[in-house]
Amino acid sequence: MRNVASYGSIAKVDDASAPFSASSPAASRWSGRRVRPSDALYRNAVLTVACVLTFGLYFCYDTPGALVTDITADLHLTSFRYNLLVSLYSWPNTVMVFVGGLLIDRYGNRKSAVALTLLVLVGQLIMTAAVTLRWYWLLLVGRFVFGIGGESLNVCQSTIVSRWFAGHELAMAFGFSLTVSRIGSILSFNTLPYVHGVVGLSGAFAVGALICTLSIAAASVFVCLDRYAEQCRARESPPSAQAWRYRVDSVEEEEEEEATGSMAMELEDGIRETTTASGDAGPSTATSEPPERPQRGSARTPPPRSPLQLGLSFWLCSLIGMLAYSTVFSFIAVGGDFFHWRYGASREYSGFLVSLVYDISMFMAPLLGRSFDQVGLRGIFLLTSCALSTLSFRTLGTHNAHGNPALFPRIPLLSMLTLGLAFSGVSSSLWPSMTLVVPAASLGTALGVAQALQNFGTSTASIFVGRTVDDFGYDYVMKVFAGVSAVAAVLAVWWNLDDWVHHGGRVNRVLPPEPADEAELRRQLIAAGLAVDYVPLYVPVYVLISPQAIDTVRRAYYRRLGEGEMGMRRRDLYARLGIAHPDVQRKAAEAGVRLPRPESLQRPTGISAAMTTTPRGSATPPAAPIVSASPARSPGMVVPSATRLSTPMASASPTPSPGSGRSIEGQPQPPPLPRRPPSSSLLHRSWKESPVDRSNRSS
Ligand SMILES: C[C@H](N)C(=O)N[C@@H](CCCCN)C(=O)O
Repeated sequence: MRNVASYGSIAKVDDASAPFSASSPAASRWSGRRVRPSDALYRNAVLTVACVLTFGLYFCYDTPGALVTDITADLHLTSFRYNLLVSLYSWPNTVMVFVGGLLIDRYGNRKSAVALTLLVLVGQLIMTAAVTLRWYWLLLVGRFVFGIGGESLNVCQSTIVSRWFAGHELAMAFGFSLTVSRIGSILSFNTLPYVHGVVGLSGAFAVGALICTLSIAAASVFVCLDRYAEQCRARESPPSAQAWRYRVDSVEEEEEEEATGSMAMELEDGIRETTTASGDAGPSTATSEPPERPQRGSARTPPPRSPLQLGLSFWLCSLIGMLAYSTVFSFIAVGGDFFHWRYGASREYSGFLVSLVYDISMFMAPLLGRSFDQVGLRGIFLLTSCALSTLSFRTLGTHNAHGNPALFPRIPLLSMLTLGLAFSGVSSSLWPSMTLVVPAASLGTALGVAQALQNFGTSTASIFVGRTVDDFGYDYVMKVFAGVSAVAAVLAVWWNLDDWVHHGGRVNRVLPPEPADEAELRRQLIAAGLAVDYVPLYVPVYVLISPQAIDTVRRAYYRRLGEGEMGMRRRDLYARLGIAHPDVQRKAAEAGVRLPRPESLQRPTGISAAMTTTPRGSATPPAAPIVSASPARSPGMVVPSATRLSTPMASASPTPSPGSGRSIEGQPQPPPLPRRPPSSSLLHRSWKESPVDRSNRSS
């Protein structure tokens, strides 16, 4: 079962003890109340720093593109050398980002965020030094280091976002992170040429390094926020209490349930929880990220999976991402040239058209993310986006007999608008979906694999474009891109079908309210006495031996004997009176055992002695011994399970008052009736006069 006890749930439990409700922020602010991780402000702060993590990365990632003419001129680079520099970001990451993902799963988000933002800065500083010294090889080294840090930082950002904003905010949070990344790219394209004009190439690279320090600052703030949230959770949830798990929709539900062997219980009001043996966080999360998914690292939580165990859904999703991203990214790299060649567009207009993809994505990502959170349909939208991408490339690559574009003639703007929408749809739906199809413990690994594939696809596509354009022209390339997008669309159909058939359509579902809401609901239940604060180990045992469960077993047993409710009530009556049932008397007679007198049967030892002296011990039907275990209610009475859970153990096994009867199994016995001679007892008299019992007696 997937467990996303996100910070929201921590804080909502916190609400229980907080003097001010979350709805009175002003009051709480001035009363010295602790800030809680579920506060909107807190979560917004986390989202902001998570988004800024990659801001410097994207600014620097697009620096070569923004300064292409200046770099090649100032450093005297050939086209090959320039392209080698650019692609050195992607090539190593066909492997390295996968390793990065593993390390993120191993060391957690906090350490990874700091280490990776530092690595990005180091790479950018090396490049700054390289352009200052005009050492091309050092530039390659810098880009290599920068790329290794950058792609893994992307993975780290995704895992942070998915862990903090699991549930119905997931896609929107992803959307915001994409928006900030796009702003980084757009800012790079729009400011660096001017910066270069003022401070030169070294200065332009140094500005990039400066912006990278922003990301390091963001990582440091994230560490503080994340650690504080962890402390809150630890304070509110002692290890045993962490055994509670909330089902938030997922993916990993079945798989993890199998793995943990956890016991699912369902409260009457529909809250679903599970309890597992509590345990300390394991090495993968104990020191770094318990707040996100505290039970991940519990003793029973499976370790991160190997990529081969991530499942078909993950691989389909990754392949779709690889195909969709590789066409768009490699098109962006040559788009300016293409528009100039095909449409005779000016350099500025070509640049504008190409940047539309990023511009649209910047605005659309959070909007699309919000709609995915509200209506689901991520899988359907990914499919639609791939189809739209196919249409865009097809229209860009189709021309009439005169060599002019046949569709959208002279209006590449329309094609670019649809491509921008398609790219927004792919990036906004792909990453949130990815987090839904893999177990959280393996998210870093999975995203690493997905990014590695994407880098492989983009690098390969770039080489393909470089080799094909000269021989076959751009139209051919556009047609190939349309074909690749169509393959992605077909895979998306398969992916949707697979998800629908095997996983109940999880990628298209609306995610349930975030765990915080469930936590709040649970808090209210606890306050109302309808649930317990945590599940001690005795609860499952108690559920099994609860009065209701015993009643159920008893009724089933009697039914097997062919007795109905009346027979059962009669046996209750015998038990209350402490008199052996006629069946018992008959069997005792058959076995030659003398039953004690009725008065002595009211003492526990009496019945026990009677039964244990029966030679056929086990063969003797436990009619009389199995007495009513639920004195306060009729056998058919149903007690809500939530109430059962909240009933202390002691109340189920009251200490018998002196003289009260007990079954041989030690089950609680109702308070004894007044110890009058049976003949003078009204109850006894009515029993004696009962036709049913009279016939029984006579038998
Ligand atoms: C450029 C990088 N390889 C990439 O894939 N970027 C994606 C977003 C990755 C997830 C961000 N946390 C993009 O859409 O730019």
